[in-house]
Amino acid sequence: QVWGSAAGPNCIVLSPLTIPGGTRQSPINIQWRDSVYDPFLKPLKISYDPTTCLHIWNNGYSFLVEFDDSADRSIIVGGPLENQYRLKQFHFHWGAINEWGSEHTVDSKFYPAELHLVHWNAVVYPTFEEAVMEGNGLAVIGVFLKLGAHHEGLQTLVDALPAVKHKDTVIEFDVFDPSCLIPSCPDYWTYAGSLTTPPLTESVTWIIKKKPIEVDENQLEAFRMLLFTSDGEEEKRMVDNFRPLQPLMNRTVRSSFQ
Ligand SMILES: NS(=O)(=O)c1ccc(-n2ccn(-c3ccc(F)cc3F)c2=O)cc1
Ligand SMILES: [Zn+2]
Repeated sequence: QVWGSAAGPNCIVLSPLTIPGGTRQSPINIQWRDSVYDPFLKPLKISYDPTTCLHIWNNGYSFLVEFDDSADRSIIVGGPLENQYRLKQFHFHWGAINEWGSEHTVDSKFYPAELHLVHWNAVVYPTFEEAVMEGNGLAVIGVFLKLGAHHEGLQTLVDALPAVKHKDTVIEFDVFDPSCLIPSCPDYWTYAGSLTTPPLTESVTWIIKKKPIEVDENQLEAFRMLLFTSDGEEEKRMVDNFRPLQPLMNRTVRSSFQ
């Protein structure tokens, strides 16, 4: 466990990394029957420019695919959002085995991995750094990964992973359209939450897609070959990089579907 105490599939512990006084921490369990359909939720509109892709970076927690966010070229708008948000990076969380790995759960079920596409409110805030500190600063799309068919779009990313095996390695990755990783089904849940790693700031509007994408075993294994450690250090496989579930407290999860 990178953040907080280890949480296997059957024990839900409150991570000591819940920030003191935190009232909207992430991740959470999404209890399907407790989510409330909101007919005023709009469809989420996603328009990414594949040439804004910059590089892949192993930051010692996950591997990040980072984007040029100096203009409104890769953006999302609609859904629960009042402004449009710019794509900054996407990354994944996964387990050592297929029984767990996602950060959010649905009816207490873990998926083997979860994709996060991180966007920031460049309409209201001048920089990402400032948006990270504000309640409406960030919007993260969560997509569950389930074991199944080979995912063609993901494979281009998987093929590049050996080059970022060690912490603090970066490689150029200059054309990639992350919308190929987002299910076409428009259904999502949304709730007010936080970053799931430090600084854990309560600045995220979460948009969790109901439908998972399918990836095959080799693709999940490729994630598990990455290392938390730098070249020359004793090797520690990058697995179980998900935060334990956090209390829902006084929050409602809304659904865009009935
Ligand atoms: N897993 S997640 O909730 O999607 C998530 C968790 C943590 C982060 N994160 C951690 C540090 N930063 C960060 C990076 C650059 C910066 F200028 C300020 C930051 F907070 C960040 O965006 C970003 C996303
Ligand atoms: Zn994440």
